[in-house]
Amino acid sequence: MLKLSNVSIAYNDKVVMDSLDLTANKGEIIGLAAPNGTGKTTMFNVMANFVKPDSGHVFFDGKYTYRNEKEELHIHRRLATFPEQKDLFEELSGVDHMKLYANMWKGSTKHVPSIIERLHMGHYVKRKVRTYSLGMRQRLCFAMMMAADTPIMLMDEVMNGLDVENVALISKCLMEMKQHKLIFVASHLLENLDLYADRVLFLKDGKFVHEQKFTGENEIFLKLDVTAEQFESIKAELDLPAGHMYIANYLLCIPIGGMSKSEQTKWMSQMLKYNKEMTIGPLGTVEYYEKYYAKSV
Ligand SMILES: Nc1ncnc2c1ncn2[C@@H]1O[C@H](COP(=O)(O)OP(=O)(O)OP(=O)(O)O)[C@@H](O)[C@H]1O
Repeated sequence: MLKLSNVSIAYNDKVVMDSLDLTANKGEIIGLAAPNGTGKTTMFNVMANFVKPDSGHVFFDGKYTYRNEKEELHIHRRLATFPEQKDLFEELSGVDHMKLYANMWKGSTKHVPSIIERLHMGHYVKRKVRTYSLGMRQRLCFAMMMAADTPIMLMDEVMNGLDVENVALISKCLMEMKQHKLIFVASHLLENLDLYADRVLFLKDGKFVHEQKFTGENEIFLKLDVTAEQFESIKAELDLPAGHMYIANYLLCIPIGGMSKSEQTKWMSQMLKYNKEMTIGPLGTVEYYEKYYAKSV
């Protein structure tokens, strides 16, 4: 449905996308995780042709790219980007905004009332935007995307400024919507990404340094907190298995998925003297994030 092929872009000497390839399909929510200033917005801007890459192409449905105005129009009929709060019209109401997006992409506003109900916006949506709080504005931005109802959605900072209840509501809506769509979500709410994303891409120095899938095929680790000194003595004392990690100067992860039960038990009992609280499971988005970015924090 969407393909990045060898896409590169740099600003001065800062490489933001470095020969990136990616294939993304209908029915997927793809999370994008990276610290501020890494290139998430730039990647969306390239996908939407708001910014031209230095090299490479973005393909849609295997054939369309941004070769001319006709192709751009064709793609933009199927792709919407998350509006920024600063682009809302203060003197228009929430419904006006939703109708604008509905008309622009879907050619009908019939579905708008059901979105207002789904997002619990009935009590404010007819008021002018200038009277809205930050969270109300953000929910409106999401409602506009639902009104556009495009097959491809690029959602930058979708959860910004939302309280816990609204983060849960929008997460649920994303899961309900994804069946016939391809949705990209750039977010700093990492645990929240685990909830609804089918995979999370970690962008660093212009490359995807890791792709985390939530399909149950992930490596299983024995995980425990140890200090740097403890880690040094563990390394000196034991032959840690290949693929072990020491993340962000606190978390030791020992891959135990391929081991026999007795070997697993051996590692657990050996670790007991360092920390009795250990967990077994795959690494979550937060842990991978710390693995790749902890040093730059
Ligand atoms: N038009 C531009 N001119 C020069 N540099 C730019 C331009 N746009 C982006 N950059 C630089 O490219 C890098 C990536 O920026 P981008 O906004 O894509 O990051 P981001 O991951 O979306 O960050 P955030 O989480 O803060 O939104 C930054 O170093 C930024 O300063």
